Amino acid sequence: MPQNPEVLLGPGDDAALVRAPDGRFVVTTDLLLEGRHFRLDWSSGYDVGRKAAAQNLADVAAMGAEPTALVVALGVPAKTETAWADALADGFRDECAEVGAAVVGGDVTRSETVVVAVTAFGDLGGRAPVTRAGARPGDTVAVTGRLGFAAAGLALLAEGRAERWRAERAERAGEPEGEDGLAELVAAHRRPRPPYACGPEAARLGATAMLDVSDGLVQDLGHVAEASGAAIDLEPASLPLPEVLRAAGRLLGTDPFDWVLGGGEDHALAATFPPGVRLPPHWIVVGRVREGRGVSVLGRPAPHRAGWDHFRE
Ligand SMILES: Nc1ncnc2c1ncn2[C@@H]1O[C@H](COP(=O)(O)OP(=O)(O)O)[C@@H](O)[C@H]1O
Ligand SMILES: Cc1ncc(C[n+]2csc(CCOP(=O)(O)OP(=O)(O)O)c2C)c(N)n1
Ligand SMILES: [Mg+2]
Ligand SMILES: [Mg+2]
Ligand SMILES: [Mg+2]
Repeated sequence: MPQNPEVLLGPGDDAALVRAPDGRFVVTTDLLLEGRHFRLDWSSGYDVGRKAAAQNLADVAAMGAEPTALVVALGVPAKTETAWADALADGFRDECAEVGAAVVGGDVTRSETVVVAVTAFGDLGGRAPVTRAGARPGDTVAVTGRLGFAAAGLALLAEGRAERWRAERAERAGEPEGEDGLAELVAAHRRPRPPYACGPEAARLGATAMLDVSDGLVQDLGHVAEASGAAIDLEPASLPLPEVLRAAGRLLGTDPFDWVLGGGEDHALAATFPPGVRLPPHWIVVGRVREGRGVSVLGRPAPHRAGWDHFRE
């Protein structure tokens, strides 16, 4: 993939030069810490690179913008192998290639643990940004992308189940049905696959509000409700519950809807659209905006937790 045409210079000089075609640019930053966002025994350097890029690129897409460039600041312990850092850079490169963006600079320092700080830039192509504040009573709430996969994968890793399967599978000739599916959940934790193109698509369809689901659907829709001064009724029955999530739920004794409604890190996109907008089939209508405040989960109990809280867990 050739470098993004808006990158006029970089990396390699004191700073990069990135064009902002319409005179404005979108900018966002997210910090990822070893132990909090990833574990070195659960994710490779390549995985961490892909995840760190994805988390930031998804925020650009969630504004309705096309990502153009990233800068990456890295802290690593002295013992870190060069191969690990090279793999991290490869992960960044490959995730950026998904959207035609490029890493245009960064910084490296020694640190006690691995720290990855990313800043991403994007271009709205002349469109208005799709904020969290534009949802209006009567709007439709829709989501696209996976929900609950990364949270289920994390739960499998935390329970030590993923490791056990790998060992068991290595001992067996044939792979029992379903194991590959569960590996898909662990992969989802390691490498989220945000539906990047759906961000600008939603903007073109007239989305009134949008965000990426990083912390949990109920919690993140709560941000839309609050910013918009409206209430959201969520009807989870309309959400698909893939068999692989059911299987992981049975295995761990967890209600898989808890992952779908309260699990983050898949970076699905959730958006609101004016009534009457015809949505492509990959946008699943999951609720409606009404007057009031907060998010109500209709037809089933609210999830065990609405989303991730950095100061609680
Ligand atoms: N320390 C901070 N200083 C200034 N703004 C912040 C800080 N932390 C978060 N924000 C802003 O708050 C908003 C929500 O951030 P966050 O909850 O991290 O969501 P996300 O990264 O998924 O978009 C963003 O606009 C972000 O820039
Ligand atoms: C080792 C480990 N433990 C727990 C988690 C779960 N987790 C960590 S941060 C987070 C929420 C998303 O990260 P955040 O920094 O809040 O991103 P943002 O919302 O700013 O995009 C979740 C679900 C994880 N990814 N890895
Ligand atoms: Mg953030
Ligand atoms: Mg976000
Ligand atoms: Mg968060």
